[in-house]
Amino acid sequence: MRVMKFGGTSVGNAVAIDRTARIIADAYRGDGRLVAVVSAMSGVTNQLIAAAQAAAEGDEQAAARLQQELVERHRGAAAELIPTAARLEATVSRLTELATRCARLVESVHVLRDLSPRAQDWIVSFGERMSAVLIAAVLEERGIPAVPVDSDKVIVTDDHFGSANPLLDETRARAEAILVPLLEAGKLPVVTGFFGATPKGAVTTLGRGGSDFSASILAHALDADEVWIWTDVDGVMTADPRLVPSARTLPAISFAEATELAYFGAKVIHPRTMQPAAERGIPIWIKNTFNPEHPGTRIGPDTSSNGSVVKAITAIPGVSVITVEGSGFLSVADVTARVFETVGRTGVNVFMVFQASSQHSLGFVVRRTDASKVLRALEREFELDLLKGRVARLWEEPGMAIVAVVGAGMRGTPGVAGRVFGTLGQHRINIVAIAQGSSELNISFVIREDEVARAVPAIHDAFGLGGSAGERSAGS
Ligand SMILES: Nc1ncnc2c1ncn2[C@@H]1O[C@H](COP(=O)(O)OP(=O)(O)O)[C@@H](O)[C@H]1O
Ligand SMILES: N[C@@H](CC(=O)OP(=O)(O)O)C(=O)O
Repeated sequence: MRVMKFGGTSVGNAVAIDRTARIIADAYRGDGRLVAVVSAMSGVTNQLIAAAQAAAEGDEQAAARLQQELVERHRGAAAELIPTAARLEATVSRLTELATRCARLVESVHVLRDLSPRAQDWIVSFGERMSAVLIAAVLEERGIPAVPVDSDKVIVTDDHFGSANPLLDETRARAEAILVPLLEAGKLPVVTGFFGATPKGAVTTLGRGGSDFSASILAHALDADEVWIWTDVDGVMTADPRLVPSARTLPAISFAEATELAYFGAKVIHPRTMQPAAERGIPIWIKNTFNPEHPGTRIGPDTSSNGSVVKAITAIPGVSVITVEGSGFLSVADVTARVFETVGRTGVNVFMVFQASSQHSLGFVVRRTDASKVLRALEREFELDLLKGRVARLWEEPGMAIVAVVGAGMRGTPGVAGRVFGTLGQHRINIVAIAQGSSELNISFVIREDEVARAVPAIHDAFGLGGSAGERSAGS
């Protein structure tokens, strides 16, 4: 049994959906036991968030505009792919009903002038609900008994809206009750990616890019043999091919390497995807919808050598460095504990921590969009210390990026760090900070965001990771 997930680019327009439907149909005809997981058409999730935010800020037209745009985009693809008039009519009517329900929620956000994380999760789930209805109808048109399934009925999570954690035992029970009977009846479930619901039924999302995670949660629940993530590149590559055109596809990497790469910016897979799959030893394949003959990347318990300890270079742009500068009166241990307790209470994710050699300042990296929340919380926590001069300064440097050099067994291999930092020096790229105690799997550091486009290709070259034209990704 396989779970196959198709990302936003694989369902982004009629041409992409046509390819996706062919891949699903072939896999279904070959094996029969298959669950498809689909993301929203590319750009739709952003559109839903933007409309909800505009409504909260008082835009009266946001809901109506959104309704119209959602219907037009999905109806356009349906009209190209569903020639049978009755099926097209029924599909458009279901799509319109979903868009109308979504617009009503956006209207209520406008009335309340408030967009809670809970409301936002419910609203954004409609992108996936609409694409699942559309893709199931296209498959039915091609003779496949596909059934759209809303994942809030199957994936059970806690109530951490915006980045919920799955409750795997509860999800397994739901999958057995809902998906297994469909599979046994020879049907093909087309499950919405990205969201689940609390045990009480409140819709929760699994974080941006979370449909990969949905696929792996369902694979865990169904004891699947494999997860296939279909996207728009040939696999996990030595760098983002948009930044480094000579990047090569890695044939095999370990769960741990994939997690590290994803955590440090390789958007091709969501960092939490590996955990449920690894728990059950289920391999994950990354495949290209637009070049399905390419073998792709296998993510499994083991790694494979590419002749270098360095596997890939990744980057996370759009981060800020926050620095807390002491005057020496406060002990480092005290400041460190209070800083991280305070940041922990905000719920913001800290990517990296470092300390100046003077030991009087402590720095860490967060997303730029989270920085002001963190700064406000720290200013409250250290108000008295700032007044008394025990803490000298607290500040944010925006416009930064984290770059990570990833590969198993980097620690203990002499010369890797030297080559990374030497390369940056040769290119006159200033290093703002280096992570404290880099892990076995990566060396990470902070540079200015506008230097990423020079730094990543330079390090990629320095480790000889680029391929010849023939070896490069055909799909990128
Ligand atoms: N190391 C990497 N290997 C492959 N792709 C990467 C890497 N880093 C970043 N990417 C980007 O990830 C993109 C695929 O992710 P995404 O756009 O979220 O796809 P999908 O819509 O299928 O979920 C690729 O187009 C590529 O630009
Ligand atoms: N649609 C959601 C979930 C997702 O995983 O999308 P994609 O597969 O296109 O990255 C998002 O944009 O976050």
